[in-house]
Amino acid sequence: MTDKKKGQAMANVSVIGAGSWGTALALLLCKNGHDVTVWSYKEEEVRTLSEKREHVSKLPGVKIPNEIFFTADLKEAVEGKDVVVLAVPSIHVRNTAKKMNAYVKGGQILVDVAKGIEEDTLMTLSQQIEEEIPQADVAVLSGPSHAEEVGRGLPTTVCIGAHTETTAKYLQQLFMNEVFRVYISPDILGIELGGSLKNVIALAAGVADGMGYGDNTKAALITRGIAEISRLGVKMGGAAETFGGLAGIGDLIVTCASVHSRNRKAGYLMGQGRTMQEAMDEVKMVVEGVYSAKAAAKLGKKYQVSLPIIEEVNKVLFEDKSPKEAVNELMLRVGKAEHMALPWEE
Ligand SMILES: NC(=O)c1ccc[n+]([C@@H]2O[C@H](COP(=O)([O-])OP(=O)(O)OC[C@H]3O[C@@H](n4cnc5c(N)ncnc54)[C@H](O)[C@@H]3O)[C@@H](O)[C@H]2O)c1
Ligand SMILES: O=P(O)(O)OC[C@H](O)CO
Repeated sequence: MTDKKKGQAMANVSVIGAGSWGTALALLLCKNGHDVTVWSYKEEEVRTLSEKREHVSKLPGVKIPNEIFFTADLKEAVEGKDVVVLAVPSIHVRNTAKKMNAYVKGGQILVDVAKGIEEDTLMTLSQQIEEEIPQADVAVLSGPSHAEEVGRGLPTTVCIGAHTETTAKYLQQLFMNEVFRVYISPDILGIELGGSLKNVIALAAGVADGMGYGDNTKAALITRGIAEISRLGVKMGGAAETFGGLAGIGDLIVTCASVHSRNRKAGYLMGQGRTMQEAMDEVKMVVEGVYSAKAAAKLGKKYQVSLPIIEEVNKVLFEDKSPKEAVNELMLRVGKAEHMALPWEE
């Protein structure tokens, strides 16, 4: 922390990853008066962003202020920063963290904003970062927040999870402003599970849209989707309240409904007949649900939790099952009670 402006603590912050989310958060942090560096693994991305001062393909029309500094040097981006935000796609988080380790001092705050679960280990992203950089103080930021809207300064709310209240409150004031409201929570695991699992359900919502199904279908997928996410999340140790909050139902709603959602769009294209690979190529940005789907199904088996929508998404993605057949399968399962805990009054 170096200076004070409008009563807010100023910080040296880096964002690791120059995709749409990393760029939108860099803009937000710069607007809050912080000193912001953005790292990309690609020299070419650094050069283009530094010169054009606009992310033409991902956040068109949003000007990047000259104060934001771009670099491909990880040491320069990490060493001595008050806070480092990790915004690379989930499959690159472990490797990027491994490379960062040498430059992270004990207690340095790292905030993961990516959403995913590692397929082989079934670890969340903060767990992977903690394994690679045990000396760091790792937090997470998640919730209904599309980069396209945050980049334009549209009102948005998110939740930050941290190990201590001190870190949570510090990060809350770092990110928060009049269009970006931040809630805090100790439930890091619940926040990460909500953020990762909703992407798998959003693929199903997109498929339904692509097949021409209606609002009833969407509402069913959102409602039964959060039932699956909460059942698994609570069994794994997440708090039920988290799944009813911004990082749970909030993020599920926006991802299933928004025109900006990469997961919904990929699902839509599959519902229109494209293969998974064709859909991912057409979206051009990371479709995290595809990477988390197998892990989600494996977690269901490990924790003996029934996840029918997630299982059908896996069959459509990886076993060539037709979306129509998957919907039939879901609709024609044996009839069930909605609340298993409620007894009948005979
Ligand atoms: N875009 C959003 O609205 C949004 C919002 C919330 C969370 N997220 C999450 O943030 C993460 C990033 O999403 P995004 O939309 O910015 O993705 P994106 O596809 O826009 O970003 C890709 C960026 O990641 C970096 N990258 C690519 N390959 C890499 C590698 N091998 N090593 C290191 N860095 C590499 C590059 O800077 C690239 O520009 C995802 O987990 C996503 O779920 C995205
Ligand atoms: O565009 P999506 O589907 O990757 O979703 C982005 C964010 O997770 C929305 O909060």
